[in-house]
Amino acid sequence: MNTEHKPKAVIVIFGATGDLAKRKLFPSIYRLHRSKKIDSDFAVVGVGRRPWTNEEFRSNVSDSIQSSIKQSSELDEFASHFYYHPFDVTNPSSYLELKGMLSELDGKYGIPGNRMFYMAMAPEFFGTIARNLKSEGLTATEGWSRLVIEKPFGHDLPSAQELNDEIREAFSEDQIYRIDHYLGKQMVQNIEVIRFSNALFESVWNNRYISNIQVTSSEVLGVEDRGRYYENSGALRDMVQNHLMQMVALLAMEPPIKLETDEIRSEKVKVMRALRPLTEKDVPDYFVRGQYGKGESEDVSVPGYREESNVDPESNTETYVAGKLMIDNFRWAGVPFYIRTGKRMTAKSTKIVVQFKDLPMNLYSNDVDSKHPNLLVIHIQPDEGITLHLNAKEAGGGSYVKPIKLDYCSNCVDQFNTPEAYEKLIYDGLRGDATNFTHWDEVSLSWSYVDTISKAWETHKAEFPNYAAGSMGPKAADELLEKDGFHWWPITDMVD
Ligand SMILES: NC(=O)C1=CN([C@@H]2O[C@H](COP(=O)(O)OP(=O)(O)OC[C@H]3O[C@@H](n4cnc5c(N)ncnc54)[C@H](OP(=O)(O)O)[C@@H]3O)[C@@H](O)[C@H]2O)C=CC1
Ligand SMILES: O=C1O[C@H](COP(=O)(O)O)[C@@H](O)[C@H](O)[C@H]1O
Repeated sequence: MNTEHKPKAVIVIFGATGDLAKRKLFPSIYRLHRSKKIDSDFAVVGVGRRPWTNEEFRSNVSDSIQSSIKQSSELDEFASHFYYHPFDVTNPSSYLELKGMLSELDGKYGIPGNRMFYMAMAPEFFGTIARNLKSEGLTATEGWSRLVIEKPFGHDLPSAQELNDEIREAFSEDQIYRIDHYLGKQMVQNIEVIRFSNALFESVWNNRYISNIQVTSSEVLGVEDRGRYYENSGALRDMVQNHLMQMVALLAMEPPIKLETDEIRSEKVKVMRALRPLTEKDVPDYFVRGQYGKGESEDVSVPGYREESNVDPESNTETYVAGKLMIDNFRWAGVPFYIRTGKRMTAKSTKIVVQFKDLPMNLYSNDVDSKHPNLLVIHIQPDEGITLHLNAKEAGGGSYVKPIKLDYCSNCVDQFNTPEAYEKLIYDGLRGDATNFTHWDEVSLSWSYVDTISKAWETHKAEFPNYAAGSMGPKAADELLEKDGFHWWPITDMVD
């Protein structure tokens, strides 16, 4: 992989007056600037329809990062690299003006025509923008041009395919960086390192030693002000098709022959191809959906999903999904990968629990505490680290066994230097490292898997609401594991 050390580019943000730009993109660019990971000569051009001036745009940028800067001169210097260009992206004639502006900025900062076009807008605009960038010559420079695309990448396989065809008319696959922000998370990136740099784990990472793997991504927040988007998405499209399936792929893939983008992607694709296909009839045996009703969240009474704004009072949209994925290959035959995600659950937590099989014979079977299986827990967020659950002899006489934990907390050691997911991904995009972005093959396979589930759910109305806000989801999700002889490991206070 030939990546730049200290990239130098103009970043064009389409949707620069929006929420994502302010909450995630500006602070990430600031952190890259402060840590000198990008060249000090850089420029950011913001596009939106609002008739802002450069000064108004810069003041919005400053607001987004103010809390992390002590000196106003530093803030002013950083914000001075930001320029605003108001136009409606559906208007082709405005792209020529943008082109002129980018050339000027290349000259002013000595940038060799490198451009990152970041689509922080609704997906219906992605194809139009890509086409206009190409037809108006904004990508024809001496340097590189890359297109960063936010989720959702389509609504199902046909719409994702259509979108992909549109952007592929203007950009080649290796110029397209599809964001899945979970791939930018420190501990998601650590999955590969934990697996492939520890003989202890890789030698037992298969169906002979692992009984099941559980991936949980729970949220305390409800749908907030995103009802309009979420009604057409639901937890399956919003979280499972992308973040959860990506984590499963990283957990299940074979070691790549090299740590190179194409090699890693190709191993992830093989996992997705090995997923046991479901028919609509199979769906109830493998997947459970839920929708929150009113309840108590962190000691406050909160409304049910159907009472949220921009949500149909009869909504059939799921805010919770639990599922069992089977990977029918030599390594994983017979090992269920359980996943669950939901809004308005008990805690904000993303965790992976790898449960190892019991020993063939238990010498300590008279001991009530001795039945604890070995677990490897990968804490993705909010805590970052790993815990290994083992059994050891209790101090004192006798041979009593007690469960013990070996803990490594990554963000306790380096709390302030852990890069935020978007910071990491923007940096990778600027360096030309596409490893932590999703290839079209992964996107299409995950849509094809998920589409069967959504079709089954669209044709049968669910009995919603079926879990109270502030709980861990519907009872049926527990039964999904119980029928296989397992249970969900709690996401807080696992074993003391
Ligand atoms: N917000 C978040 O946390 C996350 C967002 N995303 C994705 O990021 C994208 C953006 O989300 P978000 O920032 O929340 O959305 P917002 O609604 O906050 O922002 C939309 C942006 O698009 C601009 N815009 C809309 N129509 C036009 C147009 N015709 N021409 C030019 N500009 C236009 C708006 O500018 P103006 O109003 O000035 O016209 C605004 O800057 C979406 O794809 C979303 O799914 C993904 C993950 C998380
Ligand atoms: O992509 C999304 O992710 C967030 C959860 O992200 P996290 O980093 O806070 O775990 C989720 O709230 C949102 O609905 C979804 O679109």
